[in-house]
Amino acid sequence: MNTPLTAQSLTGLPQDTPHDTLQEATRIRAVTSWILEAPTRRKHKLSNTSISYQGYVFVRVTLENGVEGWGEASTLGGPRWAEESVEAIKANIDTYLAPALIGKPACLLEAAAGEMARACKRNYAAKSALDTALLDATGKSLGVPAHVLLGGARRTSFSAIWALASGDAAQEVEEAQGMIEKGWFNRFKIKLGFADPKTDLDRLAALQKALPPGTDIIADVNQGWSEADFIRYLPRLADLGVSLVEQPLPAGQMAAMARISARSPIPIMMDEGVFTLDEAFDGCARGAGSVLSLKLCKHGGVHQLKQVAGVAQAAGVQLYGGCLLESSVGAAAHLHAFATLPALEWGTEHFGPKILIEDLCRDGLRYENFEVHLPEGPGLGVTPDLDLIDRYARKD
Ligand SMILES: O=C(O)C[C@H]1C=CC(=O)O1
Ligand SMILES: [Mn+2]
Repeated sequence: MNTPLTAQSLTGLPQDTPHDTLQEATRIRAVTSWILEAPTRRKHKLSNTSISYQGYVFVRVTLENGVEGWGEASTLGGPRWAEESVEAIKANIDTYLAPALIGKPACLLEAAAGEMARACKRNYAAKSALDTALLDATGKSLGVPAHVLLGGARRTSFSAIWALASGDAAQEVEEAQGMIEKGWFNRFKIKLGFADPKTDLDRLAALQKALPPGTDIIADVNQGWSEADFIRYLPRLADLGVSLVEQPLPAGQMAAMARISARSPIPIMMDEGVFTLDEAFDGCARGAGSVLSLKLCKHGGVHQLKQVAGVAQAAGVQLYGGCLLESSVGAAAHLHAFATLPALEWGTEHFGPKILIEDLCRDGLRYENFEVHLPEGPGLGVTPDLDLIDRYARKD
């Protein structure tokens, strides 16, 4: 039984609302979704795909009190990084998830997540877009930042990591140096796994040589190697001073991930192998990595992300703030959740707003002193740019 809160007692709730409870005021009246294709500054190459524009599904929820909340689901190259394509995300939002939420109070975030779980298996990116939109709308209705609804921020800025993924060593060196000069990023993640390991490691060596001594370099293989590749090239990775190796083996190979973690002097990070709470428990209990990358599109929403983080923490596994090239809407949602965690030892990559030719918000995230800053203001604290949404929305 939910005890109704008195709307008039809550800061920021419109005083002229005809509804007398927060639950009435925040009932979901409508959900609208768009597929967006936003160009990136350069080609972004992974072991299993290469993109020159990033695919998003933006969602807007409109509440009975007139407040609008925004959320975003991101994909890389259609259903290649994970099984959800933008087309599937939009179809499942429009056909199954939105109807399960219409008429329900947005402020009951856990109950809404339950409704979505009943309406649809997996489809975590689609669910996280809606979950984020409800969080944004509830925060705006109450006049509080989203992190307050998640327990409150323990930090307001995050050490930021930039991803290098053109495959061209000279371009990557220049790009990394440019990021340092701008004061945006001084830690880097390089994508491996799309050329043969030796060629990839030569690129990494060129980068390591050109950057200031001690620069943090992380390698993300995106499932591109076998256990044998890893064993063979581990000494070279260690010689090059790589600080972390992300998901070198296929997602399902938890036992092999545990074997390589046990022999590696470099920490291994689980990414594509851990979407669900069960997978987090399995991977952490088996020692399939000593670091875990958190992403809303994998875990399906802010509360599930925090549960995954709790499992990792219980197992002594460190946390990394992952991304899937979200614009400032999705990136802000991540930062609000990350801000509330007891620890986020590895900082966050959330570089999406800076790799887009145009970020999709009017007042996007602030990058300064090699940190990305938690937005202030009610809800997510960022404002989607409607003109840009219209410009990049798929029209067919
Ligand atoms: O981490 C991934 O696997 C996906 C994505 C996020 C950043 C990036 O460069 O690729
Ligand atoms: Mn990854």
